[in-house]
Amino acid sequence: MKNVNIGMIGYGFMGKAHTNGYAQANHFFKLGHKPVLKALCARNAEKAQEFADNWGYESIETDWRELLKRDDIDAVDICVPNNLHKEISIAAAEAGKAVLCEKPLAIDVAEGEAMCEAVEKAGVPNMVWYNYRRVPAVSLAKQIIDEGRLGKIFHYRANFLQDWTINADVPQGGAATWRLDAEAAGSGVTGDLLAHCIDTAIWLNGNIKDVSAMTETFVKERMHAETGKKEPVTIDDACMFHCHFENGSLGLFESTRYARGHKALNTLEINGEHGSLAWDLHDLHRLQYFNYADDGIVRGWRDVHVSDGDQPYMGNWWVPGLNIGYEHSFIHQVADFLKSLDEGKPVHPSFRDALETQKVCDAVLKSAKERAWMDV
Ligand SMILES: NC(=O)C1=CN([C@@H]2O[C@H](COP(=O)(O)OP(=O)(O)OC[C@H]3O[C@@H](n4cnc5c(N)ncnc54)[C@H](OP(=O)(O)O)[C@@H]3O)[C@@H](O)[C@H]2O)C=CC1
Ligand SMILES: O=C1CO[C@H](CO)[C@@H](O)[C@@H]1O
Repeated sequence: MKNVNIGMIGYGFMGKAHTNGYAQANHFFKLGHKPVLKALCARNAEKAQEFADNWGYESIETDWRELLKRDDIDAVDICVPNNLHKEISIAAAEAGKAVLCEKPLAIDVAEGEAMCEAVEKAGVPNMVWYNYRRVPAVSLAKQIIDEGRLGKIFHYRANFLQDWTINADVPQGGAATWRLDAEAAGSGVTGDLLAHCIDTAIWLNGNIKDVSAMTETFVKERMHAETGKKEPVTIDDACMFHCHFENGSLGLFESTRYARGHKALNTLEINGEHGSLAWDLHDLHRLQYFNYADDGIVRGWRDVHVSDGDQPYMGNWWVPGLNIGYEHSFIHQVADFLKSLDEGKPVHPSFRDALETQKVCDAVLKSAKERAWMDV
């Protein structure tokens, strides 16, 4: 068994989800590499130490540059706001570390290209945490599509709907609400939510050729958490786009933080000549499948409960019929990263894969701004 010493940057939502992945992966998957929780880095030493103590990190750092100087760190995991992804990733690659970066890859394509060049020049393992690929029902959708069971694809549609910013008193900027600040986040729902849908869409249905988009910012001014002053809001609160895929199918995507009642309604549907598939994060262990080849008298949507050992990842978990959840997508991604080290192969999505999603996000935002179709 070979150790992989992890230097985690950030103790927030994703710091926790990934650390849980490192803690669990080797308990459930047979692997030749094992993560070691070597160091946790964040600016607030007290909170960093508390997190390190709770999860078992051996040490803390309060400056990521110091973390990168350490010889005892093999892989750097970047779980910080989006505007820090580029600088840390490039410095980590130059320091010879494996780089595991949260989504979206970067603020824009120019940053993403520089990041791809850095990891490729350094020849270091690299991965972006588009975790929804590793929900077993979504992986099963990939398998069904790749086996050709849907035939020629005509339509792909996806949503990611939330409702947490409807209140105009929600501030922008600062530790809790950096997602509303364009400087820290790059964009609003496009980079934060639609990026997931786009990554999954490209994985399942191939590259997107061109897009036509509209965005809206419903609350025009919000107090900035750091300055205490009302400032214009420059992120997109909602985004809708349609597109052509390279395989000739049509795509329709919608995301918003203003869909009252929806917390994380991440859905996808794909319609082909021979069948269709549909999935919904709120019911993540189910895959809906319609197969036109079924005998006419019983033909209809099948509700496949993805929990059987024959289905992706599920042989590593409990017995058929027992569900796993959101956190397992991160455990699976850690397991796949470790397996890639065992086999000496790249893991996906790589930085280069995530750059394709970044290109779509940039084209979507440009299309909305210019009110015109945009090539990706
Ligand atoms: N794959 C997925 O489904 C998800 C992905 N994400 C992505 O993960 C990333 C992080 O999001 P999330 O975990 O929600 O963010 P949080 O706001 O929960 O946590 C951010 C962390 O970053 C640390 N941090 C901020 N600035 C620095 C700095 N300069 N140096 C070191 N640490 C810093 C903060 O600690 P401190 O203030 O002490 O420095 C904090 O621990 C984002 O890119 C986001 O898009 C988020 C949620 C889900
Ligand atoms: O998947 C996700 C769920 O929502 C979060 C925001 O609330 C996103 O940042 C994240 O990527």
